Amino acid sequence: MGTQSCLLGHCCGTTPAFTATGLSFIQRRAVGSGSWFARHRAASLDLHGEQRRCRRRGERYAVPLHAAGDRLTPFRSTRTDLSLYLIADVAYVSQLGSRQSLEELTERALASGCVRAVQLRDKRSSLRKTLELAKRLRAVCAAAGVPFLMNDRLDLALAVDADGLHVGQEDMPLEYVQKLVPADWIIGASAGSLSEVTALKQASTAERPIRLDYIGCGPVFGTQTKLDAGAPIGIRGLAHIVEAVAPLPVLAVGGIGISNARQCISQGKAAGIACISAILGAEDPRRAAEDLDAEIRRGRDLRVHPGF
Ligand SMILES: Cc1ncc(COP(=O)(O)OP(=O)(O)O)c(N)n1
Ligand SMILES: Cc1ncsc1CCOP(=O)(O)O
Repeated sequence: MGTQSCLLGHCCGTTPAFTATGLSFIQRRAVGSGSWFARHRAASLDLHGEQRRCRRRGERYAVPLHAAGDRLTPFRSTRTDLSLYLIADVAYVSQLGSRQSLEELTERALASGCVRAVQLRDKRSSLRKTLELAKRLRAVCAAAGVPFLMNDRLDLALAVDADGLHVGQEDMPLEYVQKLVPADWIIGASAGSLSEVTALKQASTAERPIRLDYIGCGPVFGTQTKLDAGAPIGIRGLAHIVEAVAPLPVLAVGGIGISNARQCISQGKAAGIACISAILGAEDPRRAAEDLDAEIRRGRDLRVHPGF
């Protein structure tokens, strides 16, 4: 049981009863009383309005990661579509030996209108080099109206006015990340096992709730792109994590391509897919993004009409 539910149970001398809305009766009382929880619950329903109000009051803006005991609550509503998420990996493109730069390949993928977010992943370059690349890639994303996120590097993300940050289990902990980032950033974290999900949940307490927009879950399949990714968890492993973090959206990552994207959505119940090689390694990144998007939509249809 999470810290927060222990506290609630203790305060009231009873175990919190979870309702269809995901709120315990204690929390529903709090909602009614205009408390901290009411503000933050409202925030997940009315993101921009609440942000403005919080800013006016000079307050930070956050939503509990597990507002109802051990559940993860999305920061913003699942209306934020991250269904096709491109990880723009510097090392992958340089090893491709492509005549086109990472920015050009990304621009071609974005021309599809199907890529919903781009993350810059640069594990090897100097800080200065990554900074310059981040500025260029951010401009490419801004021109396409697509959010630009940084992998790992909060300092660079802040420096280039990124739209968000993705952190892994070895990166800056989320409780520190959220002290430093603007309220409207998209924040994602990695989890490849149930114990990593537990670690995320335990970091969020009633006193210091953590906000999160999505979980990147993998490697679902074998990948040559991240050599330290660990053993593939498969569609069943993905589905277990989706269930454990619901209602937080999960992006399947690792070895995702045209042959398995549909299954990640229909059977794995992922909200989307994140990929490197399937887009950046394709002859035509625009076409690859369009084809992946079509598979994502077929996966959604299969959830609704299983015999389809
Ligand atoms: C969308 C998404 N999901 C997972 C990862 C992996 O992140 P991490 O565990 O921090 O590993 P590195 O990418 O830093 O090697 C990701 N980058 N994006
Ligand atoms: C970043 C990352 N995280 C887990 S696997 C992976 C690599 C994804 O690359 P690809 O889509 O080429 O398998």
